[in-house]
Amino acid sequence: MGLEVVVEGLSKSFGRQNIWRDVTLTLPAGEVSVMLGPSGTGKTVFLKSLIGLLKPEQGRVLVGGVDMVNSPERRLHEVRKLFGIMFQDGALFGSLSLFENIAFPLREHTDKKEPEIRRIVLEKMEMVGLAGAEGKLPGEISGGMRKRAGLARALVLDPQIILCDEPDSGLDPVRTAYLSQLLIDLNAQIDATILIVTHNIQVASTVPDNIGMLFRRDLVTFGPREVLLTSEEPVVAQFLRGRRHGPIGMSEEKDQSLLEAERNAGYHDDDEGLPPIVPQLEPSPGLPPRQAVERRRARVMGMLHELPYPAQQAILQSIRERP
Ligand SMILES: Nc1ncnc2c1ncn2[C@@H]1O[C@H](COP(=O)(O)OP(=O)(O)OP(=O)(O)O)[C@@H](O)[C@H]1O
Repeated sequence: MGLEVVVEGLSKSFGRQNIWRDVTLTLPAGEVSVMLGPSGTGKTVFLKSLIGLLKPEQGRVLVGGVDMVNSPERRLHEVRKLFGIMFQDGALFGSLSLFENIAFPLREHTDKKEPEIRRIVLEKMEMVGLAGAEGKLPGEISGGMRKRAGLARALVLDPQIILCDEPDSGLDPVRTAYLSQLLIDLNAQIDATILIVTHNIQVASTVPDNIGMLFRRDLVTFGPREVLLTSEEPVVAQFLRGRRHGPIGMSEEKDQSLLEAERNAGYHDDDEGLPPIVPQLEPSPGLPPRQAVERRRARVMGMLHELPYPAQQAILQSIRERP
């Protein structure tokens, strides 16, 4: 099973610009989590901080007992091998074939021989639906294929933690749905810890076990999907239900006068009631059930009594419908 990632009191600034402060959360081992947030709230900065590519000025990120913020580079280099990272644009080398791009980490980080490299690369390409495209150059394939190639490359070192930066950006809804299914299937197969950064509500509501949200320099919330999808916290409810009315405006934050005007005009969150919990994607037929589901549900049941009554009802209903 994948490793947990423990984030404690993390704060990051660039010069005088504070990006976020005092972020504390644990990505549970072997579960899929999503970090949401409007544009520019520092989601990518957060991902990079987890692997020690950016240095927050306060706090710790613990992976297998190693602090990714304060350890020497030599140590970080070792721990980074446990991560697979899917960058926003695939980050492929334009002059190398897909095969060579995907083989790259194996040639860099291992001394595996050519037949072994070939076996691994073809296996991962098959896994992401790219069998037969080994000889193509990145410029000859679609954006969706480049993303999947980026994912295959993230998988070749058998990572315990997979980080995906906006896997859906630039994809149409159908390709986004395929990629979402791919991530769930992957989790069912290898039980890795996965963190996806996105602002896609569809991905956030159907893929992860846990959802976090960055807004106004704070982690507003982080918790199991059932709890977030029934949350009445205004920012969370606005984002996850795609509402126009609420604290998030076109330029990220609405000013207080606009919020006040909306309130006076009678837009209240509770007007719309609590929607049923959107079902989570299940692994494709033939794959094992995801072990993460049971672990997460046990956590949710443990906190059920702390939640508002309508949320409790919606959660129990969703569990009854999908035992
Ligand atoms: N290396 C850097 N130096 C200075 N500022 C940076 C650096 N990297 C990011 N920033 C700033 O940090 C802020 C957050 O950027 P980030 O890319 O993490 O946002 P995001 O939430 O991922 O946005 P989006 O959803 O639009 O991709 C931005 O204002 C950005 O300009």
